[in-house]
Amino acid sequence: MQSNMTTSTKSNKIIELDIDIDIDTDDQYNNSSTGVGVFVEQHTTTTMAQSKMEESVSEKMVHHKLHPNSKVAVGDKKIIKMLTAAIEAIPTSHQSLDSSKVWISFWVLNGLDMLDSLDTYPAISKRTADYFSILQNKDGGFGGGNSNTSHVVSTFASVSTLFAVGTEEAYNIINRETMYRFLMEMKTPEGAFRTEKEGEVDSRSTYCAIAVASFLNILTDQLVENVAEYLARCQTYEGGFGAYPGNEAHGGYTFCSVAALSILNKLDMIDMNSLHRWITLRQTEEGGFQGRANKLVDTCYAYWQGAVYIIIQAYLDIDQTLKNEDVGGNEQQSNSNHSIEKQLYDQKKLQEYVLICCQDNKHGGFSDHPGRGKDFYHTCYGLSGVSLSQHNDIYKTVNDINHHIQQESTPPCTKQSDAFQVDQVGPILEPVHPIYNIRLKKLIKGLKYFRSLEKINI
Ligand SMILES: CC(C)=CCC/C(C)=C/CC/C(C)=C/COP(=O)(O)OP(=O)(O)O
Ligand SMILES: [Zn+2]
Repeated sequence: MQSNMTTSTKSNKIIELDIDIDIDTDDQYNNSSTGVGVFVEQHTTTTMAQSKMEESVSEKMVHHKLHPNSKVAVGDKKIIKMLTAAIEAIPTSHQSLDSSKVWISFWVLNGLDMLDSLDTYPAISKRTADYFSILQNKDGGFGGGNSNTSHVVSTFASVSTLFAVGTEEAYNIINRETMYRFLMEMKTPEGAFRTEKEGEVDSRSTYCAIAVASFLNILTDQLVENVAEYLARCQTYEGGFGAYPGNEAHGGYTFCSVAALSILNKLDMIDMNSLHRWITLRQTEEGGFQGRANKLVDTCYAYWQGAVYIIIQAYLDIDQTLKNEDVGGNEQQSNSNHSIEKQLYDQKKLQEYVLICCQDNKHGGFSDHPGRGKDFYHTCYGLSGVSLSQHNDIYKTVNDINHHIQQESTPPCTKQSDAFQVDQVGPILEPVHPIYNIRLKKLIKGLKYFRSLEKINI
């Protein structure tokens, strides 16, 4: 059948097609009732949002090029001021998050730690220990806020915060025996964990349970039984992982499965090639990462997706030392120090998206998209993602962590200074561990402390 479609509406682009094919003319396959031909490129809510995003990103980039001296480095004191202010008073914009106080604590304190500005804050260890000791319930888990019942995800945020503070005073408020019983009680026969009694079951609560047990050295055979099998079943045909088996692949949940499988040393159970392919497609033209196919780029995925790249790099042990190869195949030290072909993603572009497009230059902090209000969640994960992108050797810590715990040494991380020449000023952030999102120095100290304690009675 000869078909020549030139349908046009106000918001539709015209695409002319001259095609010679046999098509099924059954009415149910015929779009004529909408007045829109199947070959007409339609503007949908999704494509319009994407176009708007592209416009705002290019405006930010153009503005940055025209004003190269405008500050965009995270070294600016404003971000530290914005985070420290939250220790004393949570802004009204975050007041609805009453049952996520443990999360706000983590985002703020971990953010400050990445900026090397936590330990000097007056009485931070005692204040954190006092507050979190109120939140640990008799059943062993932590609630998200005052008088809240125990929740596995809040428990992960609490233990992470105590690790970020990194003192024995903070560690010692945790009751490991009741914690172990709480986690075992949340475990399901299929190898996952529920968020709370009668709560939902997914890879997020499963990662949180495994990470907490790994932090506290209570990762027993019983606790991990069938867990890797459950997490591996969350991998979809796309290559990423969903919240539970059969669910759509998404960056947050891909992080959860991949990070937990890495802790369990079971990454060989998944299809690594298809994961690698899926994650590679998640860096968008804007430089940041999207959470899933056809969705908008968002600052928080700088960590959720960024960490997955680093874990893959560690698994494949891809050496990212910045070297160039000359035509004869000999390795030479690079002058430019930015060798994209040695990176699994473009680490410079990722930093540009976060630092240039999503930073509040007036008051500090990051938003999810350009021009939107900043918040503590995106500030923390923006910093974590930028930190992962600034340290070339960070992937090695995934493989070498036990060695560093024995030595109590912080692994040396080569700085990728070129990738940070977004503003040519400002410090490189403290390196964080991709699996736990805790500054390396603090993670090693905490893991060593909990490994030095006696085994719990189970
Ligand atoms: C350890 C821990 C707590 C992990 C949680 C990881 C996780 C599930 C993160 C995703 C959070 C997020 C941005 C959801 C938005 O989904 P959306 O559908 O609104 O966003 P989209 O449009 O970007 O897909
Ligand atoms: Zn986000």
